[in-house]
Amino acid sequence: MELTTRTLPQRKRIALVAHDHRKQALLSWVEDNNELLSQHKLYATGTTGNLIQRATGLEVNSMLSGPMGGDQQVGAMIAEGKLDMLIFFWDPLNAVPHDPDVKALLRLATLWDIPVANNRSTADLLVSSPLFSQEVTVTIPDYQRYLQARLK
Ligand SMILES: O=C(CO)COP(=O)(O)O
Repeated sequence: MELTTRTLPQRKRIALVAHDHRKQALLSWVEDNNELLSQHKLYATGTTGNLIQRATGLEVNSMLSGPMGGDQQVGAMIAEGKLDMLIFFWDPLNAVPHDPDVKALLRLATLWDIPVANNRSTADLLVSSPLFSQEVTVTIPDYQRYLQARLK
């Protein structure tokens, strides 16, 4: 796979997602980091985003609810380079009906090399990094070369 780079902007487009048993943990984390997060642009799956907006007053662009396609919408935005970070508190103790969508979202976040936090300690490390509010260069698949090679 040929690679290229992409620059994540200073003001990051951050997706916030939590499964039901992890929503309180994510809400607490967002409340504790309200000031920092308000300097970035927030996206979320449907229920998570509405709960965050209601509890914190932060502006959140909410997709569909996860089981209704929200994970897929977030994944598509990552593939298109329209999101720069994913905070996804997924539930390690309970199955969800849309497990394939969850796997697909995590897969795309890995493929497109955006920073991902799946728990509070990693989320804390991400927001305390100086890079959180700076441009960051990441390494991504070179899609044009990928396509050209397949069309030969
Ligand atoms: O199911 C989710 C992530 O997989 C989250 O969806 P909601 O934010 O709508 O609960």
